[in-house]
Amino acid sequence: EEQEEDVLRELRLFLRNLTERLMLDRRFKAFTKPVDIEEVPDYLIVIQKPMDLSTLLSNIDEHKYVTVNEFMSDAYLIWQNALEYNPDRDPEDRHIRHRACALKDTMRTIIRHELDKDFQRVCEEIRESR
Ligand SMILES: COC(=O)[C@H](Cc1ccco1)c1ccncc1
Repeated sequence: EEQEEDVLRELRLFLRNLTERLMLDRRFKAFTKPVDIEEVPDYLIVIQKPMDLSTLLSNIDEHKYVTVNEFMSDAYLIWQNALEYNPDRDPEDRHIRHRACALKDTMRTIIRHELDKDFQRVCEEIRESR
């Protein structure tokens, strides 16, 4: 009903604000757009489900997420894919992995500090009712 749509609208506002703040952080520049397949032709062979911050933003606007956990499942792909595709000891791989971990930790900290637990529970109830 209308009250449920008000809750989901507020969730989308929170997730958009979170995602846009991450896109502004220079550490996370490599995660803002899909990996360029022309530049990295084997990327889709190694990585089954690519994900990036601009795609998260599109998904939010397409009402893909009813709960924070659904959003975090896609957001974690950014971190997991970076670790999987860049596993070596060389500095470039270590750099992107460190930034991927910082992205994950920053996202989790913002959610823990800024999203009300009762609000999250209401979103879960809406998901279970559909
Ligand atoms: C999320 O971004 C990536 O996984 C690419 C993979 C990549 C390899 C070569 C070009 O791009 C990346 C970008 C910048 N620095 C390291 C790796």
